[in-house]
Amino acid sequence: QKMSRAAERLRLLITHLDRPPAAIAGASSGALSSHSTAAPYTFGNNLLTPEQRLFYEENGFLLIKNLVSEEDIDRFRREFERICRQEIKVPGLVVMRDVAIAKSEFVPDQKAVSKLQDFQEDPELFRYCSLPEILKYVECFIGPNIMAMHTMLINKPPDAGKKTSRHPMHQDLHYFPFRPADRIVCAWTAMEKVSRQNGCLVVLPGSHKGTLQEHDYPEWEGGVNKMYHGVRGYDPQHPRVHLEMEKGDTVFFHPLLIHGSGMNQTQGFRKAISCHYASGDCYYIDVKGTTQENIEKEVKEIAARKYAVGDEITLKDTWAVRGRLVQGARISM
Ligand SMILES: CCCC(=O)SCCNC(=O)CCNC(=O)[C@H](O)C(C)(C)COP(=O)(O)OP(=O)(O)OC[C@H]1O[C@@H](n2cnc3c(N)ncnc32)[C@H](O)[C@@H]1OP(=O)(O)O
Ligand SMILES: Nc1ncnc2c1ncn2[C@@H]1O[C@H](COP(=O)(O)OP(=O)(O)OP(=O)(O)O)[C@@H](O)[C@H]1O
Ligand SMILES: O=C(O)CCC(=O)C(=O)O
Ligand SMILES: [Fe+2]
Ligand SMILES: [Mg+2]
Repeated sequence: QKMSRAAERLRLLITHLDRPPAAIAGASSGALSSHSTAAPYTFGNNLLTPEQRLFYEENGFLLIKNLVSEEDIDRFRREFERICRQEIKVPGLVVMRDVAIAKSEFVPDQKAVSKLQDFQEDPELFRYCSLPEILKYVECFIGPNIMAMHTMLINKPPDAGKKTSRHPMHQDLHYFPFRPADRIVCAWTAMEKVSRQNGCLVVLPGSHKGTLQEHDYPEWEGGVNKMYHGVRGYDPQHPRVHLEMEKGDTVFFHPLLIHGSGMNQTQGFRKAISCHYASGDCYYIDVKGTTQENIEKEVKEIAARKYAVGDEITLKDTWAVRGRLVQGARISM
């Protein structure tokens, strides 16, 4: 007899996801069996060295040098340039401008683009999400069933003088209505040298061990980009690490890791490409009554304006339509 979808999901929750790590560690087979109480954030499959595994467990991120080839990155860059020149139209793609120039005249050039979001329908850019060298690491963090949920190409502009090129400190889980957090990971690849000068990523090591915090727009004089929420009450005294990276270097990080990026003090557009992956056996949650209600409201307002849809569209729907299976099985996502 065929189980209903809801029943099937419940079965998965019971057998895999909601069991305490100890129970999972004791399981005899299955994707989660190599997961242990001692190392709840990673799977042991002989790719990560014990040192790398411990580093991710302790810090919530892992930097792999020289992972993506120069040739692939140059291809992503050329595709990005074609999009900027409006030579191709990609369904669902969001082209974002920095708030400092949001109301100025449009020019078909990278100057007018601070970020692309949702490039899952662009086969060339989406190749990034399926690169075997990326997926083999992703599997170490979330297991063999892999969904590409959120895609971005960030083109951080030279700061226009108001510090709007900064990205406030945040936890990516704030944006995601799916769980568990430990079965989500971001891959972020530098498309050129990124340094403190051009606004590299800044992370708070170990912050992935905390809980999801309240997020709001930071009170910044020069303005903040749409939906760039920051953790409320960010403590600038907390020890931070600047991730300076070379072209092709890739950092994998946990969705609770507090991170942001500094202002771009150079004249170049600092480029990075990223994908957030979630396990195919993650499940959606209702964010009503949680700290994520404020972001849900903004997403719904934008969707209503852009696609003329009403309240029948849930936050879950907006993610379910963007997610793409890249390895294994799409079980409950
Ligand atoms: C792990 C996940 C991490 C994250 O996702 S971080 C957050 C990422 N940000 C987002 O997802 C925002 C995505 N952006 C968008 O949806 C669009 O770019 C956005 C902001 C709706 C604007 O798009 P469009 O409607 O196509 O643009 P438009 O030129 O017609 O402008 C419409 C109104 O929006 C304003 N706007 C445009 N870009 C902005 C910006 N960067 N920050 C703040 N406001 C911005 C623009 O001024 C205009 O305002 P008004 O209606 O004329 O008052
Ligand atoms: N009030 C705030 N709330 C959230 N995030 C913040 C806040 N103030 C700064 N940040 C973030 O902290 C990180 C560090 O930024 P900041 O510009 O202070 O230093 P930096 O560029 O890393 O280093 P420096 O300018 O000292 O070379 C960035 O991600 C920035 O967006
Ligand atoms: O500046 C960056 O590239 C980081 C952006 C980021 O953290 C995000 O969009 O969630
Ligand atoms: Fe982020
Ligand atoms: Mg700075």
